[in-house]
Amino acid sequence: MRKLKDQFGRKIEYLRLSITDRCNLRCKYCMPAEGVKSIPHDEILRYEEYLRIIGVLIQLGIRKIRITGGEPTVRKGIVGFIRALHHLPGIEDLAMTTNGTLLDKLALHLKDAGLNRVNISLDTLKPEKYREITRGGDFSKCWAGIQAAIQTGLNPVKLNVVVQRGFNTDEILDFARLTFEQSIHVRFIEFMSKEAASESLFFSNNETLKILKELAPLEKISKEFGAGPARYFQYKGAKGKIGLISPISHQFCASCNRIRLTAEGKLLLCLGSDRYLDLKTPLRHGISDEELIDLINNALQEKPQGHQFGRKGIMRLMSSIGG
Ligand SMILES: Nc1nc2c(ncn2[C@@H]2O[C@H](COP(=O)(O)OP(=O)(O)OP(=O)(O)O)[C@@H](O)[C@H]2O)c(=O)[nH]1
Ligand SMILES: C[S@@+](CC[C@H](N)C(=O)[O-])C[C@H]1O[C@@H](n2cnc3c(N)ncnc32)[C@H](O)[C@@H]1O
Ligand code: SF4
Ligand code: SF4
Repeated sequence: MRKLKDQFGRKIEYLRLSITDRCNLRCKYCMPAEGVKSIPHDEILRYEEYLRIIGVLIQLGIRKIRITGGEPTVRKGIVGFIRALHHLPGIEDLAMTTNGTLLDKLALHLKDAGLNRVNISLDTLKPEKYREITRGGDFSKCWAGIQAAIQTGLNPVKLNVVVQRGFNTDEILDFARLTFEQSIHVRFIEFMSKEAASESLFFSNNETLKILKELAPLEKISKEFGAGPARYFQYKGAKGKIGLISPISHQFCASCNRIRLTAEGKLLLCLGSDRYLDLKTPLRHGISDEELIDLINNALQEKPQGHQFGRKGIMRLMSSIGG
C-alpha cells in the first residue's frame, strides 16, 4: 500500500474535512459581518463524493478525520454522513470542530452514529461578549451544547478559545478554572490575523502561560499526549487539561500531518498556502481510484514546508476551510 509522505518526509494521516461554507454565526475574526457569498449547491460535494475520496485517502494512510465547516452541524444529513464514515474500515479517530450551538439536540445522535469527540469554539464566558464576538450568537445555546457533549460521552470535549488582547485576556483564568470543575480540555489558540490592522489583538501563548501560572502550579504533560499541535498542561488535582496552540509563536509545521478537503472538493495542502488540487472535476468526469491516487500523491509533493503568514496575513477566510 502506498502511504502519503511529502517531500520533507512528513507522514500525512489526518484529514480536515470542511463539509459546508455556511455558518449560523459570524465570528469577527473568521467571517465578514455580511457573511460570505454561498457556494452554489451544485458546486458543493455530495456526501457520496466525499466518501469516494476518503476511501482513496484511507488507502493512502489517512487514519484520523475531523469534520469542520463553516459550521458542520448546519449541513443536512450530517448524522447519516457520520454513520457512513464510522463504517469505513481504517478510521481510528472521528472528530468534529463546531461552535456547539446545535449540539444540545444533536450530540446524542452524533455519538450514536459513531462520532468520537468534539472540539467546541468558545471565546468568552460572558453572554454579552459572546453576542459581540459572534455577532449575535446566544451563549446559552453554546453552553447547553457543551454540557450535552459531556453528558453524551463525546470524550474528550475540548474548548477552543482564540485569545485576543483586550477582548478576553481577562477571562483566561476563568477558563482555566473550568478544568477543576469538569473533565474538559481548555485550549488557548493564538489569533491568526487576516489584516495588519488587527495585529494589536495578538496575544502570544507565552503571555497566556504566564497568566495561567498565577492560578496554581502547572505541570507539563508528555509531548505524545494529544498527538496534535497543542502542548498540554494540567493543574494538580484538576479533572481537565490546559492546551496551548501556538501557530505563530511555536510553529508546528515541521511535524505537520494534515491535509484539508474543502466543501467544493479542493484538496488544500497547507493552511498558509493558496495552492490546491481540484478533485471535484476529475471525480465528476469518472476518474479511476488508481488515477486519483496518482493525482493526490503528485500534488502532495507541493506541500510547503511551513506557513509564512507570520502575524500579518493568513491568506484564506478561515470559515471556508474550517481552521
Ligand atoms: N497554523 C495552523 N493552525 C491549525 C492547523 N490545524 C488546526 N489549526 C488551528 O488550531 C485550532 C484548533 O483546531 P481544531 O479544529 O480544534 O483541531 P486540532 O487541534 O487538530 O484537534 P485535536 O485533534 O483535538 O488536537 C484552530 O484554530 C485551527 O485553526 C494547521 O495545520 N496549521
Ligand atoms: C473556522 S472554525 C470552523 C468550525 C466551527 N464553526 C467552529 O467555530 O468551531 C474552526 C476553528 O478555527 C478557529 N479560528 C477561526 N478564525 C481564526 C483566527 N483568525 N485565528 C485563530 N483561530 C481561528 C475557530 O476559533 C475555530 O476553533
Ligand atoms: S469560527 Fe466557526 S462559528 Fe465562528 S464564524 Fe467561523 S465558522 Fe462560524
Ligand atoms: S501551516 Fe501548513 S505546514 Fe504548517 S501546520 Fe498548518 S498545514 Fe501544516
